[in-house]
Amino acid sequence: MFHGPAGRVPGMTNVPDITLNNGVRIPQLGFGVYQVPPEDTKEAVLTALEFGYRHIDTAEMYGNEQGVGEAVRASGVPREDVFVTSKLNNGFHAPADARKAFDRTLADLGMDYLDLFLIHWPLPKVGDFAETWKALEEIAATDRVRAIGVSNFQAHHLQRLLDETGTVPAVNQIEIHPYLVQDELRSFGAAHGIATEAWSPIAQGRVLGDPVITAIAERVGRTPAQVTLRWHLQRGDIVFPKSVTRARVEENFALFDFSLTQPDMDALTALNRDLRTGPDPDDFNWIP
Ligand SMILES: NC(=O)C1=CN([C@@H]2O[C@H](COP(=O)(O)OP(=O)(O)OC[C@H]3O[C@@H](n4cnc5c(N)ncnc54)[C@H](OP(=O)(O)O)[C@@H]3O)[C@@H](O)[C@H]2O)C=CC1
Ligand SMILES: O=C(O)C(=O)[C@@H](O)[C@H](O)C(=O)CO
Repeated sequence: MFHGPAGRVPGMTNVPDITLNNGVRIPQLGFGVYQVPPEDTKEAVLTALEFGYRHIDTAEMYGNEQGVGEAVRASGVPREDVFVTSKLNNGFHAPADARKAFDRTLADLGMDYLDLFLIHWPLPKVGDFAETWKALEEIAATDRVRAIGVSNFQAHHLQRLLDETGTVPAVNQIEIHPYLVQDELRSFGAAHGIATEAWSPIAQGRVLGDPVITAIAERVGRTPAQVTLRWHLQRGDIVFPKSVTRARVEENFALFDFSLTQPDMDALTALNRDLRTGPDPDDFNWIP
């Protein structure tokens, strides 16, 4: 049974929910596990659950779904209180493969349903992501997933799904941080009821030494990571910073007792330099 740190009541969090386009609610702040080694994942996710995170972002590609499932079970937090996202790996875009991959993800997590399942990358030169999406629509018609969405889709990829399929993705998970603010793609999503999730929200640490961010952090008495994560939240995006460092896991969750002024929000947004730290979705066709 899970015992939280002194003074913390397990299950009580102050994270707001975002309501997705099918009515499902997702905690706006979660915990990401990309690059968390499989053998460390149970411990990392247990730490996050202990501090109050109730949303975990994993993927078949990360090789650590098993550890996520083990942590949720060991935490004592009821399964229905944790929002779990996973993603279809790049080698399984053919519809029959996608259905099997989804079954494998549930088996590896040791769960009988997933909260959110995403196409991880559009892979424009591999198969046809609209056909893959139809396979996810079939899965969504069962009670084994609460919402489906996509990741790394550009507006023209989303437009194809809108034109050719019957389900509007609940989310689009894309790289966003102060050096890559993606306002056009975010607006496209908002106009069509697609919530935006921001991956690498602190650009894996690259933005934390920026003098604009450090100056604001110093003035408001917070860390650069907290200021950056707060910027995402005030923009309305969903975030899930990753850390295997206990103090940072706690720090990244302490975002709800301060706010940024509009000039500070604008100053972070003005740092945009359209800098991708990850692959360009239009050119990325990698199969692990
Ligand atoms: N859909 C997609 O294609 C992608 C999705 N993602 C998702 O987004 C999540 C977050 O993105 P990710 O790429 O992991 O990068 P993040 O922007 O969350 O940064 C993680 C890095 O920053 C460090 N860090 C975390 N918190 C702090 C802090 N408070 N102060 C200083 N350093 C800190 C971590 O170090 P340490 O762990 O050593 O503490 C780690 O090196 C992923 O885990 C994954 O779930 C990510 C990439 C692509
Ligand atoms: O972390 C993810 O979710 C990713 O998709 C990335 O790792 C991406 O595939 C990549 O950076 C590969 O080099």
